[in-house]
Amino acid sequence: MARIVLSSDHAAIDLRQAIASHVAGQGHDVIDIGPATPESTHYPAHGRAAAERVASGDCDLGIILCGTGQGIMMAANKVPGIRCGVCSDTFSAAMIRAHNDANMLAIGARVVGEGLALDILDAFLSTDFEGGRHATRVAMIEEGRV
Ligand SMILES: O=C(CO)[C@H](O)[C@H](O)COP(=O)(O)O
Repeated sequence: MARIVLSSDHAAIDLRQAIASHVAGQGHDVIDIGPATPESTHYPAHGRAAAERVASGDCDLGIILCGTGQGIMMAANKVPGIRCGVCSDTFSAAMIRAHNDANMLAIGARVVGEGLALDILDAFLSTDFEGGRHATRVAMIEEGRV
C-alpha cells in the first residue's frame, strides 16, 4: 500500500473527493491537502504543495487535479524529482508508471468523467516501473541530460 497525497483546484473538488474515497477503500494511506471549499483558487500553489510532499519522501505518489489537469501538472513538474503526467486514458496512465516511473498523476476534471478518472487512477496505481532501458532514459531526465 502507498501513501498518496491528493490536491486540486476549485474545478476538481468533487472528483478529488471521489478519488480520495476510492483510494482509501483500496487500503492506501490518503493525505488530502485540499482545498476543502470550492472558492476559486490558484492551481500552481496546489500542484506545488502536493509535489513537495512527494519530492520530500513524505508521500510515495501524488494525484493532482484541475480543470484540464494540464496547469497543475506543469506546476508539479517544476519541483525537482517530480515526474508527473496528465492522463485522459488508461493506457497512458499505465505507461507513465511502466516507462517513465511517474510519481504523480494529473487528471482533468473537466475532461473525463468520474468513472473514467477512477479507471485511470487504478491503471496508474496497479502498474510498476519496468526499469531496464527505461531507467536509463528516466536518469537522463533526472540528471538534466536532455
Ligand atoms: O484547468 C485548469 C488549469 O490547467 C484550471 O482548473 C482552470 O484554468 C480554472 O479555470 P476557472 O478559473 O475559469 O475555473
